[in-house]
Amino acid sequence: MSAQRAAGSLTDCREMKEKNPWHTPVTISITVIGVIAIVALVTVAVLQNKPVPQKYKYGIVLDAGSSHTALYIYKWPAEKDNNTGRVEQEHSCKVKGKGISSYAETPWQAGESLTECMEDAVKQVPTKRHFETPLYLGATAGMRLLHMENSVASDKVFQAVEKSLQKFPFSYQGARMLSGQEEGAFGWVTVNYLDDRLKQGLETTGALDLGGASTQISFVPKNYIISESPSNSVTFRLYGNDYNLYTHSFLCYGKDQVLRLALAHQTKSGPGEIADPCFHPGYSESKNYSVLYDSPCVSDRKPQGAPVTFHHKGEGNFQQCQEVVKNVFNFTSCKYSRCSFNGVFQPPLHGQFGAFSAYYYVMDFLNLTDTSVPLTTVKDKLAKHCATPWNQIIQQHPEIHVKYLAEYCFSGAYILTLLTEGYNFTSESYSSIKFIKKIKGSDAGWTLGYMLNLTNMIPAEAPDSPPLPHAGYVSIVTVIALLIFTLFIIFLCRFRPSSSKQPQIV
Ligand SMILES: O=P(O)(O)OP(=O)(O)OP(=O)(O)OC[C@H]1O[C@@H](n2cnc3c(O)ncnc32)[C@H](O)[C@@H]1O
Repeated sequence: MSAQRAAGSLTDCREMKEKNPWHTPVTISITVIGVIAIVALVTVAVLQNKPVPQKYKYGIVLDAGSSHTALYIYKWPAEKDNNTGRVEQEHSCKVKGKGISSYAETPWQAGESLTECMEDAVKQVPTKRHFETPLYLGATAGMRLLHMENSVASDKVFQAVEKSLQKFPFSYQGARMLSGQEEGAFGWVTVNYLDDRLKQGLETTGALDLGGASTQISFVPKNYIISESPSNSVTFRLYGNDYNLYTHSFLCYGKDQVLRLALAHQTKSGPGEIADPCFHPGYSESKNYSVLYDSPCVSDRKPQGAPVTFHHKGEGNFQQCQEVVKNVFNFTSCKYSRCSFNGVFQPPLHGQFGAFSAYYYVMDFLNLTDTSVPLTTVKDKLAKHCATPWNQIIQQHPEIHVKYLAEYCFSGAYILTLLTEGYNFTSESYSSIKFIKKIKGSDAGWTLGYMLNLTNMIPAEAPDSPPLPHAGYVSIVTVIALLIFTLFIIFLCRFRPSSSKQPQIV
């Protein structure tokens, strides 16, 4: 019985094997080959598209400002030479001492001052990339003022700087003065590039830059009539989109020069002492007249027979300070449909704005970067700060540079007056301003936009991008391969002559 049962089960098994095509040697071979083919196909697809270890290219820009010079190193993926790679700030270095324009008497020192940061750059950029790393120096309002005052001296400063920069192993591309329009426009490019607004064709953000000697406003207005003041317009075609940008740079309206203008205005009443509402009560310093008037922004205002020094005394009164600050603006003449100040055309404000450089330094110190706070509250807080006695301010902030500390009341009052009375931000539109220092790790300022422009890193037309990202591509290849294989097996099972249908030998 058991022998019979065993023989029966053997027959069943053989029949099952004969009926099931998976058990035939041909099918097994096809399956194995099919699986190997799929694995090979997917492996090739993965390897072919695998992101290779990233290599970077570098670019260096020196921002030679009126108050100081800063060096920025940018990097971007080397293989993305079709301009699709993201440029990021890799490193920055603050040059010790003042801006290069302050070395008019000793130009060689201007070149020398850059050495430390340049040596730092040599270490930061990989050696094999040195020779191909472009190096630019752009000078802003400090050098514009020096050039106005003494063009021979400004040429000498540029020569000294050039000589110093050429000693380093980078690809030196020149040192030049940026126009106010370039400074404004490149600041706008930087902000919108870092925010990814240009590539995605999103509505752009305006740029507000407050330096030591000049200030810039740049934005894309709605229904902009360029012909009203063509000198304020810059047109760009970036990533396939056209932009008509309004930009204006006010020379002498950076915060250091405006402080001179405000002091010069106050010395009118009596040259021996200035009782200044923009400085804290208890602040008292003896200052040099010639230093105050040593700038083309104020030199024509120097009173006749002024003493060598004057006594600068703080009063700490924000309301009176606002009145003093208003005096540096001229709101009366305007030959256009609308103006900001000093007879300069400005179309109606439009969109969001990023405010950087001194806007940020000052508002950050004052704890006033939150623009959702009503303007009246902002003013109240500032008034409280201005009224705080000077010795208390020094005690509360021992880590902060005394010069900055003494000027925050004045600078805050100037910023609010510039924004509201100068540019016409209202209590409502004030909240469209964001005080920023960095965007995604890169400093807001003109340098990145300048380098992107000079290296043609932003194409006029949108670059062709692969229709699928890497992961999507691999997934689709895998799914299609599996589908083909499954269909092939189904086809085999259905149409291959079945072993059970073969004539049986009895
Ligand atoms: O664009 P220009 O006008 O040439 O000026 P700049 O390039 O020197 O201008 P910055 O943006 O470097 O600085 C703007 C001003 O902010 C001042 N500043 C820098 N750091 C500051 C801080 O921490 N607190 C207050 N003020 C600061 C600096 O002295 C300038 O007066």
